[in-house]
Amino acid sequence: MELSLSNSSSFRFRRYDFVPRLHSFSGLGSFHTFSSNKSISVRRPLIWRQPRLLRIKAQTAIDGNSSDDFIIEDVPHLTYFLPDLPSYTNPLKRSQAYAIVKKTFVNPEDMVAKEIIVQKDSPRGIHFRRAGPREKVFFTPEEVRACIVTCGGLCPGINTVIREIVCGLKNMYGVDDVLGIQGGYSGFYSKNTLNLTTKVVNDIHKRGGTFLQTSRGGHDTKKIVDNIQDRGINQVYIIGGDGTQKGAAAIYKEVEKRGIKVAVAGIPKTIDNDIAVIDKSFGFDTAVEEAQRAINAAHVEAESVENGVGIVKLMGRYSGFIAMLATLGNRDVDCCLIPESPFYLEGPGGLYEYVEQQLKENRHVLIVLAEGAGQEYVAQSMQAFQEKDASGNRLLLDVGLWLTQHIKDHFTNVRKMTINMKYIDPTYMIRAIPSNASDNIYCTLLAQSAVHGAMAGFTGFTVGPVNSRHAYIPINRVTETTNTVNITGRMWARLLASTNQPSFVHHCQTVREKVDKQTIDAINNMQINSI
Ligand SMILES: Nc1ncnc2c1ncn2[C@@H]1O[C@H](COP(=O)(O)OP(=O)(O)O)[C@@H](O)[C@H]1O
Ligand SMILES: O=P(O)(O)OC[C@H]1O[C@](O)(COP(=O)(O)O)[C@@H](O)[C@@H]1O
Ligand SMILES: [Mg+2]
Repeated sequence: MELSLSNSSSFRFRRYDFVPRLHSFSGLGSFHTFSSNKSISVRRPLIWRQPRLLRIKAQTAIDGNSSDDFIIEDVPHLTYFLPDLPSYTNPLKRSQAYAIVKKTFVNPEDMVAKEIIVQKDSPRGIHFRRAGPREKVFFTPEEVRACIVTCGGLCPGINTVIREIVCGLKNMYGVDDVLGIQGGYSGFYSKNTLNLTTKVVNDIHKRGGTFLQTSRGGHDTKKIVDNIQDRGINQVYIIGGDGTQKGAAAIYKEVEKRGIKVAVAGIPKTIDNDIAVIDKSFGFDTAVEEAQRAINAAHVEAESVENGVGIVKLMGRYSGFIAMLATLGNRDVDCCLIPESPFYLEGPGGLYEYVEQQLKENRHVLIVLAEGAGQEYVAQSMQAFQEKDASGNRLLLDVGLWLTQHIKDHFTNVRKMTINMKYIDPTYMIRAIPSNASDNIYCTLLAQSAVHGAMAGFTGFTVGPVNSRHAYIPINRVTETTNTVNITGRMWARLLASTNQPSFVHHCQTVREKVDKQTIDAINNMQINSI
């Protein structure tokens, strides 16, 4: 195999020891693999941190195709700024658990493709480094002093991740020294740490919430990294959502600037499922399942009375995934409202008309809405939407109460109908439960992948499944956009087809234009770009 390597940046170049294989289709349905005698140029980008792109362009002439693109969005490694770090044989080689495993270590060539739906002539596209144990590690068990911190809102499964990091470090790598940072980022400098042993964390996965406590706000990068240094911590496991991962990226940058041997690993946590790139966040399935209880209760209440209107408000600031999937997983919901899909109340094709029609046909109606839906209307009527939480997240107004009131007013005063309103907000009841079995498995994989990555010397990474395979993803990659429901995609169409609700598409633009321009501008300024 011939590799011609060229370094286009002034950074120290670290040659990768993987050899990309070139694939090509030829003829009808036949598939060939090429792995030799192609000239491949590897170029280091000028700024490799944001995110670091290692582009491998394979010049080849296969069946008339002159070139092919294989892009790796790679994660940093401690040796980029500490080139003389010694490496050691991975202790998993002697592990009982892996004794009869044929391939204990991930092949360094293994990459996870970002897109799996491709066409014959598509470029090979973006890839991430596959997660898992490596042949060489850059820490001895005795030298590791790890810490774990949890930040942001709750989500089922946080305790399982904490437990499995502690058990993974101990049982796979013989690491004894793990500290729990209490109360989120500020806990680095405002609270005492906990010693986390396998015994201490043994039962915590059975409880909801976070054993370490959490908080919003209080991120002070310099103080946090000072504290990491003072305590002699060299592996930092950070569990949290988009805000937390931004904080983790800042910590990694500071660590790199100081040139200290600290592996920074992010584990994405978000009940809203709004983190980009990864397939799904942990606790999400548990949340969708638990939401069924609230939806079923609202349905029972609504169908047990004359003209019953059941409304259930679920989580989802900017992303309506829980509402969408909880609706799809339940056949009683008549209408689902999410932040990504604007709706309107009055006139033909509006929500009032649909509710009336359902009441006439079925004598009850059931609506599920995400907390971020219709915020522009609520803000307009309540005039108080600029409030933020300690992390800078906009505090949402209660769209559930707003909708309840408007539907009541409309039917009582305008339509002169008596309706029976049943409103349920199960938010904190859903967030606070322990994770179900499948989320526990997912949390275990995440934790173990994070441990393998840190031990192998990777840093500044977030771990997560991409097309069902766990990968190491540059932290910036998961914070630059937010995962939102694609309302022009087929999943949302499936929901519309399932509930048969109005799509609100035609009129919403006109109605939106009527809403105070200032209000819209302010909201748009705060809204995150949808991918
Ligand atoms: N841009 C940022 N840079 C550094 N830290 C941040 C940033 N955004 C949020 N954080 C910190 O991350 C933590 C959690 O953020 P928050 O938005 O509350 O929850 P989540 O991580 O679940 O989105 C908070 O301590 C907050 O100070
Ligand atoms: O009341 P809190 O604890 O601030 O949390 C409310 C928010 O937390 C969430 O459940 C999760 O948000 P994060 O991912 O930012 O933690 C949102 O759905 C909700 O808006
Ligand atoms: Mg968040």
